[in-house]
Amino acid sequence: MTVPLTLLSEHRCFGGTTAFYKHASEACGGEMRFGVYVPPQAATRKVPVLYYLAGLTCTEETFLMKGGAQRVAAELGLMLVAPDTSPRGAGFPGETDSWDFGVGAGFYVDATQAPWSSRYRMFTYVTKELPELVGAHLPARMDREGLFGHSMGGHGALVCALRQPGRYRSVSAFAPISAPMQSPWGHKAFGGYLGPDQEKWREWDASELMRKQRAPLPPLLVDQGTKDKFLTEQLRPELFQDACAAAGQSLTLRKQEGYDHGYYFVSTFMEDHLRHHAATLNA
Ligand SMILES: N[C@@H](CCC(=O)N[C@@H](CSC=O)C(=O)NCC(=O)O)C(=O)O
Repeated sequence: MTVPLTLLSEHRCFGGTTAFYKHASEACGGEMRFGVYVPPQAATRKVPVLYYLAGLTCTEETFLMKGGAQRVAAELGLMLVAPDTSPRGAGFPGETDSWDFGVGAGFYVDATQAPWSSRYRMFTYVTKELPELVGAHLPARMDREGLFGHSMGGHGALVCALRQPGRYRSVSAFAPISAPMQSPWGHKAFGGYLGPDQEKWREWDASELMRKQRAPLPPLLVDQGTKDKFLTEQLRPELFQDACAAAGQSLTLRKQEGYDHGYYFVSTFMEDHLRHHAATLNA
């Protein structure tokens, strides 16, 4: 049975529509929300779909309000799908105590530790349940999926692609957390969601997965600001760059001089990323 979507708001935008929906989620055991941009081309044909995974503290609205993506997505005929960053309202102890764990910080993993394992299953949500809903309700070409994201979501995009070789035709990231096993954010999230056994963490760490990958991903584009306050302690792109070199993975890592971590940086390079995705999604 197809799960119904409830339309929360709808806005005309660059000849297409930006809209927000909520729905019952089996993966996350409650209500989830997502945003979508449907470009004008979708009035007459199905269009490729590009998922964007946002970072810590973000919601389904952040990217569509601050990313500056819709004008170019309208030109390129790309549907943009932006899920929320975690379940909300589960009521677990500590769920809202900090901004880098729990609500707004699902890390796109399937938690294995109680109580998180009953609701915090963001990997299954963004790779299975949400695409099924998109395919059922929206004019999306489900044989042409791309994936990108920012920070926690940049890492989520890399991990989702690495865990499903061949699934996504295009992948990119803005300032991703590149090796969470080597970062305080990663230790906090993985310890809480996956438990103390660090061997289990390797299955959710982009640099660890890259070192073990058997089939290359599509050429990767990563942008990183040089004035990003999280760069040296949390993001560590050089570790992912080393892993790509060891695996023979094509990676374009661009150091953007003077840019910080926020959406002024993300929106500046959004057009480059959309064109990177369109080159394969529209081929
Ligand atoms: N509250 C924090 C800052 C949180 C933050 O910078 N979040 C980033 C993602 S960080 C990694 O995933 C973000 O995208 N924020 C949304 C925005 O609109 O900028 C602090 O106090 O430092």
